[in-house]
Amino acid sequence: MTAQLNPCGDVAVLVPAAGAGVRLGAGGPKALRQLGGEPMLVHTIRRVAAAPSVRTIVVAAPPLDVEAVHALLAPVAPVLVVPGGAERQESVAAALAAVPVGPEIILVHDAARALAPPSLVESVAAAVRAGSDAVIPVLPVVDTVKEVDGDGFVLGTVDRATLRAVQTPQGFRRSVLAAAHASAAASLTDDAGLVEKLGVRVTCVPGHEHALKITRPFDLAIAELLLERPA
Ligand SMILES: Nc1ccn([C@@H]2O[C@H](COP(=O)(O)OP(=O)(O)OP(=O)(O)O)[C@@H](O)[C@H]2O)c(=O)n1
Ligand SMILES: C[C@](O)(CO)[C@H](O)COP(=O)(O)O
Repeated sequence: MTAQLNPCGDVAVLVPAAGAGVRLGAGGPKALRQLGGEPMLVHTIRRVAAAPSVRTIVVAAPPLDVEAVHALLAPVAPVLVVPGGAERQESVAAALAAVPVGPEIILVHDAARALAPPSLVESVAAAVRAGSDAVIPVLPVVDTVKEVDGDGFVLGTVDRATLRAVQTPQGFRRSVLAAAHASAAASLTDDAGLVEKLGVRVTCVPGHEHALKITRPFDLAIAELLLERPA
């Protein structure tokens, strides 16, 4: 069965959503936790599906919740749902394996970045379409950053001018992401890291403050406030 949005779209979006949400505290898998009266994943998929370039969405769900996630998202958008793995990287690999023939641009987008706007999906996809093999949205680091030792003593001050905080969606030419996952040795925290290991150049585009990752209770509180603000 196909699960297509825009049949003219050239983008598939993989949504790893199988994380436990340990840092958010007790309450079940993070992607299914409530945000503004709806599960976080509903907000994520609604925004991804509103991006005109998106043809296919594949969600990697907590293995025990695959059927429930499919039922939850059916009224939101046509999606494929696969069981995720024990690590984020395994979840992305499982979703990648389920992408049908067609889309040549693949984005990977955390369910936990539930308020990333459709315009960010489009800008990352556009940069891949324009010729980049790999694209990440980034924000400048606004705090002074120190390197410290294991005892909590400062070793030095890092030059933050060359540092960036990395968000999702991250975008890739399909063959590049497939090669990166096929040759992945260790588990990394993002897909661009796997691509870097292949020696592929990764392009940065401006990120968006609403694409914050909901990791701790404070992040969830910020996201609730953002939802209450008029567009
Ligand atoms: N085995 C895993 C682990 C994480 N993720 C997903 O990867 C994204 C980024 O992960 P993070 O925010 O760190 O989520 P958790 O792993 O759930 O967080 P924690 O480490 O606090 O448990 C999330 O959308 C999460 O659902 C996943 O699909 N499969
Ligand atoms: C992919 C990611 O969102 C980029 O910032 C992040 O690396 C994944 O989250 P984690 O909490 O570092 O596992």
